[in-house]
Amino acid sequence: MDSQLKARPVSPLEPDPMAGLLRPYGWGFAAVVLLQVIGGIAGLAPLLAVVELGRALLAPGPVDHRHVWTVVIAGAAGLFVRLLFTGASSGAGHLLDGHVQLSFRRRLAARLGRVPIGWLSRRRTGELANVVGQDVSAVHPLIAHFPSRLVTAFVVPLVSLIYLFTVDWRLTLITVIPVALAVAFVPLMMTPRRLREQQTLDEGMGRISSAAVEFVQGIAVVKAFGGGERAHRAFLAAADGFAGDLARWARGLSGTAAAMQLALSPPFVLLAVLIGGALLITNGAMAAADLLPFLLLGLGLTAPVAALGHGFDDLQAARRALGRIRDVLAVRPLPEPEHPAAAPRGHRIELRDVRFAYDDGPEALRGIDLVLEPGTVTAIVGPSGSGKSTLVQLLPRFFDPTHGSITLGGVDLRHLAGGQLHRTVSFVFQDVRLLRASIADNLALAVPHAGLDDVIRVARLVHLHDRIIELPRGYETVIGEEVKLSGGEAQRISIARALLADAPVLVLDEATAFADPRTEQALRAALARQAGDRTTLIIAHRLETVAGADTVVVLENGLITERGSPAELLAQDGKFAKFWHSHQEGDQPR
Ligand SMILES: Nc1ncnc2c1ncn2[C@@H]1O[C@H](COP(=O)(O)OP(=O)(O)OP(=O)(O)O)[C@@H](O)[C@H]1O
Repeated sequence: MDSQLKARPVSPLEPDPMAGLLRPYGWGFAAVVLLQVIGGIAGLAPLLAVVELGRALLAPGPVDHRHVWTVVIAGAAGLFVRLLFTGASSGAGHLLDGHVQLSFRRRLAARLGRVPIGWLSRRRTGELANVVGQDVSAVHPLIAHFPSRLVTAFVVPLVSLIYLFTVDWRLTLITVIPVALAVAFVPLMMTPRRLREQQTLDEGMGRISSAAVEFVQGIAVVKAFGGGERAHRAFLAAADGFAGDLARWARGLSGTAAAMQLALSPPFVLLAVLIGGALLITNGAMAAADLLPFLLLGLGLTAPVAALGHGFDDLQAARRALGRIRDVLAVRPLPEPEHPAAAPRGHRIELRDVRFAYDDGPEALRGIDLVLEPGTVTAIVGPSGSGKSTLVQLLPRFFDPTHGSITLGGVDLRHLAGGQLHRTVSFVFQDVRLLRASIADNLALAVPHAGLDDVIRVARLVHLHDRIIELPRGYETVIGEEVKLSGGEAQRISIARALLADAPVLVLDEATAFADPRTEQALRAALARQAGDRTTLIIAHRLETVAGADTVVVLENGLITERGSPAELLAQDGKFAKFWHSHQEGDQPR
């Protein structure tokens, strides 16, 4: 299983996926932050009003009523502005969030619609569903809540600090001592060693998830073969490893974290303010009433450092999610021709020096030259891993060759419009996917306008008609909801689908298609019907199929080592002859 989409920590050294993906929404985000900043600063007005009231009322001499009321009204107005702007910011943030999520999902859907089918079929459905669902949702805290956190954490303390400076710069310096202490601890939490521990922890969590998924997925097999303990082992090892990593991480951080918490705690801040204030007041360097703003606003100054911790988790989660979204968006789509070539002339297929490698792996096909003539059946035989499935999957363009070309009726597959290719090539491969739709719709997937007569005709060919009409809603029965089909039945549906498509090129894997005798019978009947003009490529596992083929190709280690009619190859007494004799002795398919 490809691990590209597995949960993986975003290394601090990687380019930040957040910047790239969110750049187009920068202005919107800036507007949300600006509204929040105005609201946050206005929100200080009530506090400052209380301070000002305290000073006005405590000052010696008569109370200036006008001044007092002005202060009260200013405080109330500030509160109103704060409500208005933070409300607007929150509303705009949520709108922007909805817009970003919708656009991410649209981009993902568009990209998933264009990635190679082979890339999709190698992935668990859940894996991609998580990217489109949960990972996109993970931007919500970032867009909808981060601005308010940012303002509470940085803008409000900054404005408070400026105000306090105007009141008494000496006590201001004393008030920021706890914050300075806490900030001094931050680098200790971000040393390369701590970051490595954090990364190990993330990786450990990834290992636990994978081990748990593997364990749950394989549970039936494990139970049947009594290997429960062995299967647990990977999960237990991952969990034990994680517990060790967690302890190391916690040990490394606990001292610093505790010291930081102490420095930021309200009693410590108040203590600093009170000691500093008492010294200044008793020395006659500051009026007693001036202590009030420090007591009220001083506690808020610690918010930025505390917020560093709080917002960090959400931020990290969003970064990881955006990293996975970026990975999907970065999958190279199969190029669609801008100006599709003219329709192919006939359906002769020609492979010229075709090479193919999965990702960065070794070449699975190492130079295949092969011509498939219309009206002929070509059978591929070869040991496991020789590249048979890879070869046949190139015809419906699950992937493009990494080198060389495949032409259909003289036109390179890459120059054909997708629809044209799929009308021409139909296939029956291992991974039978049925839709949660009616049986008729499933059968007519490639030919949506097919009449019921045609649907019934192919269902009869694969011996499914009787089974279908026994169902309460017959051909309208929804697969997966009203009826659960057996594996063999599902395969017969996929064969019937290919038959109904009646494409001039048929590519199939016999091992899968012949899962049960009825399916085998159905397929043989179908193959027999193709005596006409159809081009057929089949991964053959049975002597009967091989004997009936016009051409047999022996594939070994990504290369064609023998080719010819069955009789010619038998006469050569090479690999094919060995395959033939071993099957004759066993008389059983693999
Ligand atoms: N999705 C994949 N990702 C990476 N490598 C792959 C993938 N599928 C196949 N391979 C590799 O490509 C080579 C050819 O595999 P392929 O499945 O085409 O052989 P095969 O002849 O069809 O085997 P079998 O008869 O067992 O199905 C093998 O080395 C295999 O490990």
